[in-house]
Amino acid sequence: MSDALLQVRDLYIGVRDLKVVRGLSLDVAAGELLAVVGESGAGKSVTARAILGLLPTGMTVSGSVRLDGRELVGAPQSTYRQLRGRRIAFVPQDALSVLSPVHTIGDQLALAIRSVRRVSRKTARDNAVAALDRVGIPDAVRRARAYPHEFSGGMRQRAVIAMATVNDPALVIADEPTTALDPTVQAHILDLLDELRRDSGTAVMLVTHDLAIAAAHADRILVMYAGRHVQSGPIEQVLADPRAPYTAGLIAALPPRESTGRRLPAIVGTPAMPGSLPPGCAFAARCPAARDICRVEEPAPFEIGPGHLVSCHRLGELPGRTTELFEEIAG
Ligand SMILES: Nc1ncnc2c1ncn2[C@@H]1O[C@H](COP(=O)(O)OP(=O)(O)OP(=O)(O)O)[C@@H](O)[C@H]1O
Repeated sequence: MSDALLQVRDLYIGVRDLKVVRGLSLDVAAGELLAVVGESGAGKSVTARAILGLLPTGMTVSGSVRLDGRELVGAPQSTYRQLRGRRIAFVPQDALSVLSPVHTIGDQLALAIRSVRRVSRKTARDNAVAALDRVGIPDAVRRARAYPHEFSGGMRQRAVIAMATVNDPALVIADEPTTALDPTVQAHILDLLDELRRDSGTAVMLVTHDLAIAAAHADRILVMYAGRHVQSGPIEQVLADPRAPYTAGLIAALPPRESTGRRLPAIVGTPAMPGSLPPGCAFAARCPAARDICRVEEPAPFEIGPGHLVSCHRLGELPGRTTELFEEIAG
C-alpha cells in the first residue's frame, strides 16, 4: 500500500441518478504538486470538494479518501471541521466565496490562527500581518485593516492563500485558483504557490483545465475525462509520452512555444456529459484511434512505468508519437 499523504481509491460521486466521478484513484505525496487536468465537466471540482468534505447536499460519495491514513468517506462533519484549515486547506477560484465581507482581512486571519493556536490577540494579529507579508501583499500592516472588497482580485487571492496556509497544512487543494485573474496576476499567484511549497513543504493538488499551467508547475499530473482516469504520472513522462489519445489531444492543442510553430487543432467535438455517456470508453466518439472494443468496454488504468498509468484499450498499438493522431486530422 502506498504511504502517500492523500490516497483516493475507487471514488464514485453521484448526483441524483448520475455518476459524475466513476472509480477514480489518485495519490498526493507529501510536498508534491499534483495537477488534475481535463475539460469542463470532467469531474475535477467535485473530486476536490469530495476530498475536502465540501460537496453540496444531495451529492453522494463512495470509495475511499484517506488523509494521513485516516478514512474520510463517511466521517462526520466534525472530523472535516477539525481537519480543514489545519491538515488540509482550500483555495477556490472565487476568493469572495471564502472570505467574510464583514470582517477585515487581518481579523479573519487572526481568527484562523487563534482557532488552532493558543496565542494572544496581539500575537495572532502580528502573525496575520506576517502571513500577508509572506504572500506578497505590500504594506501588510495597513492592508490587514482592509475588507475583502477593498482588495483587487489578485490581492484577494493572495489573502485566501495566506488564510489557507497560515496554520501550515500538509495539503492545499486549489481549484482553478487563477482562472478569474488576468495572465500576469495568474503567473504571480502560481509562482507564489510554488514558493510556499518550496518553503514549507506543503503538498498541493491543483485543479486546472490548463495543461500549460500543469506543465509549468506540477510534479505529477492526473488527466481526467467524463469522471474517469485517463492518464497519470510524473509530469515530464506524461508530456513526453502521452500514451492516451485524450492526453495527446490536449498536448497537441497547446499553443506552440515559438511563434513559428504550427498550432494543431483541438480535439474535435464536445466533452461527454454524465447524463449521456455512451457504453465503453467515454472518449471513443472523439478519439481518432477508437476501435470496436472502445465502444463496448471501459478501459481500466494500466501501469506502463513506475507510477505512470494509462487507461486506453489501444495502448500497445498506437504510433510512437501519439500527438500524430491529431496532426492527421489537421490534414
Ligand atoms: N451542484 C451540482 N449539481 C448537479 N450536478 C453538478 C453539480 N456540480 C457539478 N455537477 C456536475 O458534475 C459534473 C462534474 O462537474 P465538475 O464541476 O466537477 O467538472 P470540472 O471538471 O471541474 O469542470 P469545470 O472545469 O467546468 O469546473 C458535471 O457534469 C456537472 O454538471
